[in-house]
Amino acid sequence: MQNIYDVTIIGGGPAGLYSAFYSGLRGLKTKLIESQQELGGKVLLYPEKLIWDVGGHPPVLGGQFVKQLVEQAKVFDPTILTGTKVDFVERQDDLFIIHTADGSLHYSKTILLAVGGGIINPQKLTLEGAEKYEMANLHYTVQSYQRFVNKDIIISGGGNAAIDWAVELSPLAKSITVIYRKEKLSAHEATIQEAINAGVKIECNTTITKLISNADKTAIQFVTCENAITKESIVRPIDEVIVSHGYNYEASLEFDQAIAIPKKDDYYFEGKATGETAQPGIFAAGDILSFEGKVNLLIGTFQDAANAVNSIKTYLEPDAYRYGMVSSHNDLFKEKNRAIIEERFAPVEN
Ligand SMILES: Cc1cc2nc3c(=O)[nH]c(=O)nc-3n(C[C@H](O)[C@H](O)[C@H](O)COP(=O)(O)OP(=O)(O)OC[C@H]3O[C@@H](n4cnc5c(N)ncnc54)[C@H](O)[C@@H]3O)c2cc1C
Repeated sequence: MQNIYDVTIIGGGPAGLYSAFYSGLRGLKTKLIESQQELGGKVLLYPEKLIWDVGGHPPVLGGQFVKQLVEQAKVFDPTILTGTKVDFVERQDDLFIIHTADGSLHYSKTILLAVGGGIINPQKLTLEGAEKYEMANLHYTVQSYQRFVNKDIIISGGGNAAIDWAVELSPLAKSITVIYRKEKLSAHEATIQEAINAGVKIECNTTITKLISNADKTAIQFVTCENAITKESIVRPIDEVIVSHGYNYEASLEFDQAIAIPKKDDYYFEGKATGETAQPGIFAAGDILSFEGKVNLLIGTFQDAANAVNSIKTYLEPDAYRYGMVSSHNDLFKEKNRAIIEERFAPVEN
């Protein structure tokens, strides 16, 4: 007999992780499948960034936030598979069959798509030989602030991520120069002002045209930057180069012909704020779900997840209550509350 789940969540970013928690809360037999080895989705790209905009949560580092999300996702013991990419989904009567890249089949009554923008990879510098510096001082994400202390840094890029990094690193770095190929930065104006106030130098219409290595050819020592308007070329000594040119998304998940879900912008699925898509039994949450007024932020992923799981619950059990009971009277919480309270008020041994 196949092991059939009530819901299979595809994607283990914030939307998928919170969906796993919430569907446990709603008593659904849950499986989560994530293609990367690590859970956390895009937040893994900014482990040292302070996240300020999660309601009621003090500023928290991305890495710490992921740990908390994963811990919460596991509260009701869902089955979690990592390093497992979903390639294809087909429908057979009332059942979905999920094909993963390792050749396994998974069976589920419903699907919750939480695949974000797909499998995400940073857009790389196209300069010849650039890849050999990736193990040294060419970075596509900022994994550890420590590395940038007292360094001369060039950041290539003009979007929110580039300027956020400039602001975050400015108290630690010796100098930061942001170069951007267009006339005007595309980041949020308040963050640009913050960067300027912090002493970040900004040069628009400028691109990196050459990376020049140190004597033993292990790291970049100079970069050549060219201004497209003045045609001036400057060779700068640098310690670290951060490239923030956006991301490529691999939209690798496919459906059989019987499953049609309208898309927006070629990739994002059109659906409702309730998490429903045009395909009965397939729901969506987080960045992948598009509806009027949608903003792609962490807080939105949680609301989407709760809505989608509640829709799944009532899809499977039409008489079920519309939303989950989160008060401490819920039997699922009673025992866990007791354990937490006992630990908090345990007598301190001298
Ligand atoms: C640099 C940066 C900084 C940001 N800062 C903030 C901030 O300060 N505040 C804020 O609110 N938001 C911020 N965001 C946005 C926030 O990170 C996203 O809105 C959020 O991560 C979306 O979560 P998600 O779960 O929908 O998608 P994702 O985080 O993209 O997760 C999707 C997951 O699905 C997996 N997946 C995709 N396809 C498959 C497949 N076929 N099979 C199995 N798994 C698959 C992916 O590997 C990924 O782990 C930032 C984003 C970036 C890039």
